[in-house]
Amino acid sequence: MGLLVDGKWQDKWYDTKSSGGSFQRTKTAFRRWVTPNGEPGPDGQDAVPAEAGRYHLYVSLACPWAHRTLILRKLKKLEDVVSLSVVDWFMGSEGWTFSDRQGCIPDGVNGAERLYEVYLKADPNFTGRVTVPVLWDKKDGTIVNNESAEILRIFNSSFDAFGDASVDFCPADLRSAIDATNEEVYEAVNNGVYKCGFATTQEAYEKPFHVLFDTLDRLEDRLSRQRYLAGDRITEADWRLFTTLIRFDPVYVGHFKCNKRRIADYPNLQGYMLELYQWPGVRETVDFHHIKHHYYESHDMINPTRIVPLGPELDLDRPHGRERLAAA
Ligand SMILES: N[C@@H](CCC(=O)N[C@@H](CS)C(=O)NCC(=O)O)C(=O)O
Repeated sequence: MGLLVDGKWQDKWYDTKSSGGSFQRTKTAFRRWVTPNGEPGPDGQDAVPAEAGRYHLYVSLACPWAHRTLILRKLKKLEDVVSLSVVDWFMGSEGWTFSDRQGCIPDGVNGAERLYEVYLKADPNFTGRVTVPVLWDKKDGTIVNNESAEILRIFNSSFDAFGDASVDFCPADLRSAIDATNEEVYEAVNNGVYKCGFATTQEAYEKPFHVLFDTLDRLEDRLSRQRYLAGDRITEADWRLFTTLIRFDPVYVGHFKCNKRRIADYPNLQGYMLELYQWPGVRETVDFHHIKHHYYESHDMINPTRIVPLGPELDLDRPHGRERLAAA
């Protein structure tokens, strides 16, 4: 675990001293866009054109942020359009590295052994954390974007000439509902579990813990009345919540001390998570070996023995029962 400072790798854990024990996520550095013809992005961002074979996605199967992009790549049928590397699940003193262990795909584009080498190719003086996901441009030899929320939007709408244009996870009429849900879920849930887990004072742990479970309680209520977060259609907001829910009982309950309730204790969140897991193509993107081993073995300040718990038993293929709520 470390970061680059002026292009030099430093093996350092997150600094929580300067923030009273709280984990603060750093801002993402590469924010270019991909658009169908290279016209500027939705907020006027500098953009490059969509092309088959031009872009490469670096992910970790353990990481919930990277996982969302992998799901969109799969569901938008972009597997032959955007190539893929999967880092090793262990994140140690050199950060993310490549290997040929089960489920990993080495870097066939830049031939890197460590992910930070890819960041240095994009910017030899880079300062910041070396995170997944990364969308790489083979033609310009640089990183286009390393913000999962933006990569999702890019995959959803920019490659329709090559992928499946018939599915849209961010339709215009639901856009404001999706954005509002994302905002609530991001801070309280997606990032909330990390704020609990990486806190280094009791107070810094307790605050996000309460926000997390209050939000899950509200989402449980919403999902008792509607099939998906934005109504009767599945959207990007659902995939963004899913990658946290699927890690919750096996990892966040124990490792990050998010243990007021399990997802298994919420009937609607549980059924909803099962439906999403069983969605065609999705279970293939879920790798519990990478997920459990990454967290329990990489964060040795939280789990110094690196023992990986064997449970819980998960039966993710049982009927989800969500048909009782209407779907469009
Ligand atoms: N804002 C980024 C965050 C991604 C992120 O934090 N990824 C984690 C893995 S779960 C990572 O690579 N961490 C390495 C580090 O912080 O050094 C996104 O959503 O794309």
